[in-house]
Amino acid sequence: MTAETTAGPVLVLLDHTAEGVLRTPVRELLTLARTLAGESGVEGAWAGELPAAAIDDLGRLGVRRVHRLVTDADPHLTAVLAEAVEQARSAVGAPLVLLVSSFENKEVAARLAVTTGAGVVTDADALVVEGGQVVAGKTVFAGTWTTRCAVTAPVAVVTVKPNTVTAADAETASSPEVVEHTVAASGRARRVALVERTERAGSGRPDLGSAHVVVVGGRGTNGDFSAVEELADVLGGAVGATRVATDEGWIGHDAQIGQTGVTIAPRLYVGAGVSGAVHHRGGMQASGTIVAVNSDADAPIFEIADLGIVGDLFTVLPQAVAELRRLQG
Ligand SMILES: Cc1cc2nc3c(=O)[nH]c(=O)nc-3n(C[C@H](O)[C@H](O)[C@H](O)COP(=O)(O)OP(=O)(O)OC[C@H]3O[C@@H](n4cnc5c(N)ncnc54)[C@H](O)[C@@H]3O)c2cc1C
Repeated sequence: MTAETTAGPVLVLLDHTAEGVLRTPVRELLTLARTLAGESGVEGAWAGELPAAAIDDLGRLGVRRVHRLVTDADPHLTAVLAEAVEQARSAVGAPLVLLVSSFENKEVAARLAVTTGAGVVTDADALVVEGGQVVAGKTVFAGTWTTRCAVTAPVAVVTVKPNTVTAADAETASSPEVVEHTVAASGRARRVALVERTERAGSGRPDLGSAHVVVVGGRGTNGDFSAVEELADVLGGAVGATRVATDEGWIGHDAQIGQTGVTIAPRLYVGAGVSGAVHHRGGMQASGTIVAVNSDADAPIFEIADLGIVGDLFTVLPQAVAELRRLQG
């Protein structure tokens, strides 16, 4: 049986780096969008300069048309971006807009929904079309419940968590048409002006929210994150932390995972010296495979771990690193 598809094209907000390289979670989103749109096709909304290499890339991912948003105010401001995306959406009559779940995009989604009367679902981890409605799966209450939300409005705006699907190129590549939209930001969108923007020096590691592998250090590290970082690097993963570790100042607050931090759903989560408190679990319980290293055999994290290792992290992690390096040759 073929899956039901949307009644019109699916519009995807194309997050990209300052250099114009498509971000990995958007590749996943475009893969998902293809299955939802079917013959109606996938269209993309791109703010800023659009390099030729990006158009080729979008063609491989099956995008039919790219809407380049040229705004007279900074599109890094969510109010400005929301107005620009709506201009592209109404031009193609897309009944579904997809965005990667990030703080900024959730704000864009909310603004879009308010101005257009669309139904909005944030942090979806599954998405289908059923009986003509967009139905999103969503994990709630600190990962203890899974819910399904049907959008009953004619237009749906959904932010999808990274790692929901595996990115894949389209069976047949397309040659995307590029359509330019000149967008004049409203007075309301201009109430905030961006006065300065400084890019933080990157760690060289993947982004925590979208990484396939995350290695997390807790109080058990006692402030020494070297073993955690080494394992993350050998696995090509990101480094995360519990609130205890960030409150202690051992690592920045942006690394905090949990109810009051970042929510992650990597394919592999490794927790080292992490007890597995409920506030932490709320941000990582949806991970694919959970590995825990803890010296206390009764630590609560072992209740949700797929693989639990009772031991000192400063012994176990270097052993894992040595073995992985041996296997990697
Ligand atoms: C409103 C509220 C919101 C919160 N939000 C968050 C949040 O977003 N994220 C979050 O993480 N926390 C949050 N917390 C805090 C949370 O409740 C826990 O206190 C915290 O997650 C515990 O962090 P931990 O596991 O690093 O420390 P602990 O609970 O102290 O656990 C440390 C673990 O390390 C083990 N250990 C010690 N030494 C070693 C070693 N050498 N090798 C291996 N294991 C070792 C111990 O056996 C222990 O299990 C919140 C709390 C509140 C009240």
